[in-house]
Amino acid sequence: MKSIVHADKVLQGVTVIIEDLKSHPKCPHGPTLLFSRENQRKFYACAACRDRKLCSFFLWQDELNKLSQSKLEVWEKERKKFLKGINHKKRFIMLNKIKALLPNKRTFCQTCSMFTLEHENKHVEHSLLSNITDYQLEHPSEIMPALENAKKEAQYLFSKESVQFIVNTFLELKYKHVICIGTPRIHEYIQSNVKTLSSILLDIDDRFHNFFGPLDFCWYNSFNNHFFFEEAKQVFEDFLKGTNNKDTVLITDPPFGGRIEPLAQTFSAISAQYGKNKLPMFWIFPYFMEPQILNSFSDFQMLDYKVLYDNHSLFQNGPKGRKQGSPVRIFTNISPSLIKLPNDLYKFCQDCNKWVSNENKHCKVCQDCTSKNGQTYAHCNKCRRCVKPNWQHCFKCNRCAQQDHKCGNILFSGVCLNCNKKGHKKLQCPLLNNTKKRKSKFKQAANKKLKH
Ligand SMILES: C[S@@+](CC[C@H](N)C(=O)[O-])C[C@H]1O[C@@H](n2cnc3c(N)ncnc32)[C@H](O)[C@@H]1O
Ligand SMILES: [Zn+2]
Ligand SMILES: [Zn+2]
Ligand SMILES: [Zn+2]
Ligand SMILES: [Zn+2]
Ligand SMILES: [Zn+2]
Ligand SMILES: [Zn+2]
Repeated sequence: MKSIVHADKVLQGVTVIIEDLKSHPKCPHGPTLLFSRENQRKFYACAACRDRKLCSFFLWQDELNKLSQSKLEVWEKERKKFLKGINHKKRFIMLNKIKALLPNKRTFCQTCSMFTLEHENKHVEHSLLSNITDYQLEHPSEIMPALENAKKEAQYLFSKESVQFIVNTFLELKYKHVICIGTPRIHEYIQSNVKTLSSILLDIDDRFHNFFGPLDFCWYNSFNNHFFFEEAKQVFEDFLKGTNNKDTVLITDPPFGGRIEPLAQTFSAISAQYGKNKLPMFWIFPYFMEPQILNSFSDFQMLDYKVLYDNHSLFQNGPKGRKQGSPVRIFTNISPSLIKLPNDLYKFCQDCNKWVSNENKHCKVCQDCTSKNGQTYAHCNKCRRCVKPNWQHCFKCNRCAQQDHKCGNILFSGVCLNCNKKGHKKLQCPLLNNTKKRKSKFKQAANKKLKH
């Protein structure tokens, strides 16, 4: 069984510094990100690959100005090599040739990640996919093997049920344009089934060049808002212009091991590029990342809807998945009251004015449907909040905890959402001045008021 990567476990102690990336050196995946580890020199590393084996770029920040011309040239060559061999227009012409053939004459080489014509014999020893139906041509994510590397693409694909739920929600909300960032299944579904929606896919998986034309797919890195080709950048700009700053939604399902702050920087930049009107966003992520998401986007709220996947057993409901169902949720900046959830597994809570899971119980004290993880939480008067059902109040620790916990050992294990250091929460952060802390407390209170 695959494990769920808790991003803060992987990244503990390393902070990403959010700033303009223009001055940053570039690896083949675009501008690098600047990281700092406690008491150490800052360094630049790849924005897309969370493993040096996948992209070896590394540079101490204080060595940036000392770089030799030859080193710069080596990197430039690497970048060019990375883009070589991909010509989107040519791939599109090939796609159209393939479409014109009968399914039994269509072949896709998985080794080279491209379509082939019969007379090409350089692929004889390669892994070939043949007999490709029209449906499969329009749904490449169903025929290409998913790239499951948790340190890069982490390609986990929505179940049909979840795709339909999401797209139907967009239709009910009367959207007309959909920006799909790392959500190929949403894009495929819209392109082949929903004539009233236009969509564009931005994804780092270059295999999509074979299946979508230059106006429908941009090869893209969401962690640094980088378009691998200038033409694609222009295509996206035109797509945004074409929306007239109206009726558009952004949907993204980034790798769960990735950093939230640079993604948030990217989505804010796209939102600003979109125009004055707010850009509705749907960000798919596990429920336990809620604090981190809210730290970047304080106006986001988490929906109870459990997002289901085809190729991840933990992200499924029913016998194969966890008892509480998938831990993956939708975070959005539009009001949850507008989003109706399927009434077999969800119900409407009058007090909260939103749809919640059947097992979620409204707590009169907290004035909220308090479950996060899909279990029914119980209120603890001493902690003054609802807690997981299997927790008990421990008088030694002065808080609720699992029955078998070691007293005194339940330190706050996460990182501060302000400075990213371990051992304290944002509200206790020594780097946050008091006005800010007060403001953030005020915001929490205001948010609570707004909800009821
Ligand atoms: C968790 S999967 C989401 C797929 C989605 N559930 C679907 O079914 O459409 C992550 C997606 O983001 C893409 N991706 C991964 N890293 C990316 C990056 N740095 N920039 C843009 N896309 C990325 C992957 O190729 C993959 O399509
Ligand atoms: Zn890289
Ligand atoms: Zn081949
Ligand atoms: Zn409620
Ligand atoms: Zn409660
Ligand atoms: Zn308690
Ligand atoms: Zn205890």
